[in-house]
Amino acid sequence: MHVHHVDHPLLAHKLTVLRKRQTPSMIFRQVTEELVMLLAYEATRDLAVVDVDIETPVTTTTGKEIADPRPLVVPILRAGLGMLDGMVRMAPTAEVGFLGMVRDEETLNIVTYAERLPKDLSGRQVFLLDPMLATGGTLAEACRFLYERNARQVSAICLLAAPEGIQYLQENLADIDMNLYVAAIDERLDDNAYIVPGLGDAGDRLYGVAG
Ligand SMILES: O=P(O)(O)OC[C@H]1O[C@H](OP(=O)(O)OP(=O)(O)O)[C@H](O)[C@@H]1O
Ligand SMILES: O=c1cc[nH]c(=O)[nH]1
Ligand SMILES: [Mg+2]
Repeated sequence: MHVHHVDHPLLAHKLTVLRKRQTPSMIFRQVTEELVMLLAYEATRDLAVVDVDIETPVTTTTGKEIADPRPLVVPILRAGLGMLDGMVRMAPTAEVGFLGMVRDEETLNIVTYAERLPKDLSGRQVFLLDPMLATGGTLAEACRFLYERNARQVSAICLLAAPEGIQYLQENLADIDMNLYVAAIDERLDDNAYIVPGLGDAGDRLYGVAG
């Protein structure tokens, strides 16, 4: 797995807004979208494009368009949904699929409760969206799903990662071509597998559930 820690003052500033306990859901959602747009710029650097002949008001020229098969964007519900609008604003021709996954807070086992993806992902570049990479269990499960359907490449875009989760993915997804784009790598996980210092429960904060 290739880890891309995207270090940029705008990302750092916006992440600090998310980390603050008092940031309300409305601002949390807005800033999450902004962060995703900045991360998407990095994560799409090797997006496949093709030459296209076009007419400008002045002459004809050759431009670039996102190639077929179109990239697939997959938010992992619930928290990943907060990243979808920012991503599709940057990659408007992308197709969108969905995975619903929740980790059991007691056992940390991953439960997949929804799946709406194309059956065959041959040749597709897939962008997985999930703000939090904690133990890595959720992302590992999601990646396996995509590679079983022959995805060509998977790039996960996360806001925060714990070192334990990165190590888990490196050990458990060693056989697959995968990228991780992340705005910050935090210190550690706490006893409940929450990221420290982190930002709390991303899903609860996006959707106004009192913590
Ligand atoms: O790396 P892991 O230890 O697997 O934890 C990370 C997962 O936990 C959060 O989702 P959660 O299970 O809380 O579901 P939610 O999005 O519905 O809140 C988060 O959005 C990730 O999907
Ligand atoms: O810190 C964490 C860990 C998992 N899921 C979250 O939303 N936050
Ligand atoms: Mg949650």
